[in-house]
Amino acid sequence: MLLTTLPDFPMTTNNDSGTQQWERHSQPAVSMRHAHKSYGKKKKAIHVLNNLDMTVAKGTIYGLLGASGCGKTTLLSCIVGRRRLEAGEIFVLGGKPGSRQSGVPGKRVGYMPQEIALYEEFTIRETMLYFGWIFAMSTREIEERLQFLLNFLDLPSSKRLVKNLSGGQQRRVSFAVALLHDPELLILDEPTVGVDPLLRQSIWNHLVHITKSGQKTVIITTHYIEEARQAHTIGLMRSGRLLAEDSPSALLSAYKCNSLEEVFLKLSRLQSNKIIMAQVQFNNNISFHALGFGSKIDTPSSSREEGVVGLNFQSKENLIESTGSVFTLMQEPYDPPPPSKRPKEERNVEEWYQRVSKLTSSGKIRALITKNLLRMWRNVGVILFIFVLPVIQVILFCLAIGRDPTNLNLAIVNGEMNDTETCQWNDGCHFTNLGCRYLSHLNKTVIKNFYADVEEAKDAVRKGNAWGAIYITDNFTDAFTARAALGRDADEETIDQSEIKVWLDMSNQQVGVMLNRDIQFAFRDFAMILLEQCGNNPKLGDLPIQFKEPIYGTMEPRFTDFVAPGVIITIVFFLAVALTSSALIIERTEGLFDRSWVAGVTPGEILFSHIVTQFIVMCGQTALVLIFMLCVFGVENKGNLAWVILLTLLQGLCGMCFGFFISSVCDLERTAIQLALGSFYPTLLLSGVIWPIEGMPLVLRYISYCLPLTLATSSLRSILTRGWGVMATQVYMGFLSTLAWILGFLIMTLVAMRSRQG
Ligand SMILES: Nc1ncnc2c1ncn2[C@@H]1O[C@H](COP(=O)(O)OP(=O)(O)OP(=O)(O)O)[C@@H](O)[C@H]1O
Repeated sequence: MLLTTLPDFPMTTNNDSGTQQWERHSQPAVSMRHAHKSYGKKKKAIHVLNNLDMTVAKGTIYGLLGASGCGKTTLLSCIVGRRRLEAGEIFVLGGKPGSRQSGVPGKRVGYMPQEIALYEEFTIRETMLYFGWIFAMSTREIEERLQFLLNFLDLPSSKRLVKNLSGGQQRRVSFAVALLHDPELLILDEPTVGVDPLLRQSIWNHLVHITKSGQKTVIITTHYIEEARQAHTIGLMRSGRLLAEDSPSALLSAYKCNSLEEVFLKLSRLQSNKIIMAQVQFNNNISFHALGFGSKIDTPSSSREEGVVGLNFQSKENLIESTGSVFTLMQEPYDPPPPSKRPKEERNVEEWYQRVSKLTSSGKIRALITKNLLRMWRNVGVILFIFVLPVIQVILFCLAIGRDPTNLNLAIVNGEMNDTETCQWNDGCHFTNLGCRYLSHLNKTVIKNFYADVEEAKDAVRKGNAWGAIYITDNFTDAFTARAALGRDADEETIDQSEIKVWLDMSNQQVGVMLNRDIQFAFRDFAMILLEQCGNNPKLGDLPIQFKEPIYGTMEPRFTDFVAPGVIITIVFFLAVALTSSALIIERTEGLFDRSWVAGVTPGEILFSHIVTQFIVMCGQTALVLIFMLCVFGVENKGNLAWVILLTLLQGLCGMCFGFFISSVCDLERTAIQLALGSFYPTLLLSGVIWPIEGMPLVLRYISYCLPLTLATSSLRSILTRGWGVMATQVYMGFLSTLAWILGFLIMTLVAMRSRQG
């Protein structure tokens, strides 16, 4: 099926045409000399590229062969500019990767990584639009090219989601992405792995076809050695070096083998066996170095001797010459572009202009932002999480935190009552049954359970059946009346009998303190009303302290009002962390990051696009949080709403940047989640959200001031409860600290993202 849709390309080797093309095109597409690359540091370093030399002639297919783990992917990632060499030189399309002359990473290169590296929730068309826009193609151009690629690669409807395609179809879409913009240099990392033979052949056919013109170059890695016979050049790689680099026919005849696999085995054995030294004439520099003799970073010794070359390579094509400049394969020695002779100032201005114009392009930003929004939109769960979660959090906070506990059991023993069922008393200036009269004021929060005996009541508290026991003495009314009448002449027994005895369960501080308050308030109300009804000034029954109308807040402050500012900020901050802390990791682990990077997208652009999309989402979240807090649950705002909104948004932005930072330093999503969750409680506890920081030890208090939420919480609290403006120190410090943290997180994220490039 597949083959019938393909052009009828030759399926045999192209050695002859390859030779002609080498002669036609003098500049190599890729040239690498004395390349060294390792992973890890010092003693633990794994040396992946060891003094590797490589030349890929323009207009040819270069098959890079080697066992798993020999360094092929690393080599390709250095070519596309994804990783940097530690030593050695590399020139791609006329310049070093990353330089203006090279244009790589960028649209001159098409890269198909080993992983599928596609956005699963996109359709084929959306995938093409995303990469096409990055490559500055117009939508019409992309559509046209898409039609061609759909037919050519026998792909299903462009409306199909990538995740619903078969493995082979996904691989073809990935291949189509690399071909989309018709790049000069096509780099394919194992495009045929796990692919059926028909598709494998069609891929090779296409590669042969596109290199025919001599303008396109292909570097392809594969484990299937024999399929690489169709390449013009083969590089046999082992242990970070090229054992040989030649056309398939030359390799077969030079080693007198029937298959490339045999050639590879023979060369591998030779490399492992140094006795070969005696049998080989070392004229070929690749062979010499690949065999591991001499210093690693020595310049390969120049040899212009005639005769048999290297490991019996007899073709002249593989004679690698050294002229003091970069080595080439059967070509004019390739010299890197000469340094510009123009005045330094002129160069500086131009470089500055290039840098500014290279900062970004509208196509890239459009592609990245559309991609982020589309990914979010396609994940219904995420959308729900984004908008429902903050609302649920606010509702739960307002309903569960800060309200006075009610229906608290109190065990009451009233010695003045005849039975435990009724507690009668008369209103007005009567001095009868004062115990019952007092108890009538105690009804706000408690359930009164009457007991006959004090020990029984205390037992109820001990067993957890009541929060406290209250005992009113047998002659409370008389003793209380005598105490009031006698004043300072009242004796000890009268005073003792006139007192209400209370035993509280103080194991729960909030309940204990509140009962204490209510029991005292009940007495104050009882005394003031009685005095008033007896024609006295009710104030005589109160403490001689006058609490005037508070300057800020109310006479009965709510705990909710104290916690609400911190809760608003915590919700917005940590929701943003949750949204972003794995954003970059997911792209990185799926290979999407690398692919976009090679297409020319910079870390700054990726970060910017995420900030824009997440910011849009965050505006919605902030609006919901504030509407529910202020309008639905009536949290008081005495200040300017604009400052409240601005500070909340800035805190969301700050959380987002913290999330990006986590995302940039963690390799695994699991680690990122642990870090984000792990930071939640310490931040919450230390930021003065649930308890005033004035209660902390001094050192902790200073640490607390340095956290991103502390000053912002205090600032928002001042705006909401005191109505302060932004000119107040406590308010603007919240804004300044938030801005400083945003900047700090952004810088750290960019540094971490860039350091990963090495
Ligand atoms: N990021 C990394 N950190 C540490 N080691 C790495 C990293 N990437 C690759 N390696 C190691 O470098 C070596 C070469 O890996 P590379 O992926 O380049 O090999 P390869 O030839 O492409 O293998 P395969 O054919 O299986 O894809 C391997 O030993 C690998 O474990």
